[in-house]
Amino acid sequence: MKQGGSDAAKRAAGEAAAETAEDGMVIGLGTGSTAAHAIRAIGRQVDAGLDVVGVPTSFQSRELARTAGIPLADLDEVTVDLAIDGADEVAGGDLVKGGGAAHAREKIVDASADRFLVVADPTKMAETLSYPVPLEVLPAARTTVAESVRELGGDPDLRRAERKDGPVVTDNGNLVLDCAFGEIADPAALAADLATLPGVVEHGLFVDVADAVYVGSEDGVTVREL
Ligand SMILES: O=C(CO)[C@H](O)[C@H](O)COP(=O)(O)O
Repeated sequence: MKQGGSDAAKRAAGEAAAETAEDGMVIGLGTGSTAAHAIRAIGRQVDAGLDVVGVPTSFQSRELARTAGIPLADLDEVTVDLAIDGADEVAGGDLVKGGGAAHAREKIVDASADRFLVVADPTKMAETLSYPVPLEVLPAARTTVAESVRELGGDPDLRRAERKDGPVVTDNGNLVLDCAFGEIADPAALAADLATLPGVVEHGLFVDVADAVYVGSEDGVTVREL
């Protein structure tokens, strides 16, 4: 995983994106260490009187948002004005997400938002996507999907849990195959192929979904509008 970015860089990106929150907004709350900085910053703004509702993208972001004091809603109750979420790799307007195995819910929330801000540190930025693409798969489809991924030229690897024997199980009760494809010359074409595989709940390619990328560093934040 590309987790080499400094916490200061992640914080700078997350906090700058959080500053775009406005009264009355419904805000999609991403998953991961960079999005967590945005959630904490929004929590501080809520403490100071900001009137927003958050839509979490994972168990983890729900817990953090609760602790931060952000009022919450489910996606089926609201429409999202602004989403702030991290990424494992960013190339142009395309992303690989799912390092936290939350990409299925993240994609629903991020894609539905009027404005989706990606928050990242410089280690996430690339010319061409090459980060292994996570596929959330129904447990019964693990082998058939892995076979299809090999036919597409990928190398699937069942994600294992670090502090438990056995695989990672997503918030939706599914498994994750991390699929290395080398350099992804045409993310839209690969995304279309992966979306057709029976048993794939969601893949981690986010093609042309983001509206801006906030890249933090120790010296500040660069905002790239897409
Ligand atoms: O997609 C994600 C979770 O599913 C995360 O946003 C992604 O893994 C980046 O995480 P971090 O900000 O901790 O580097």
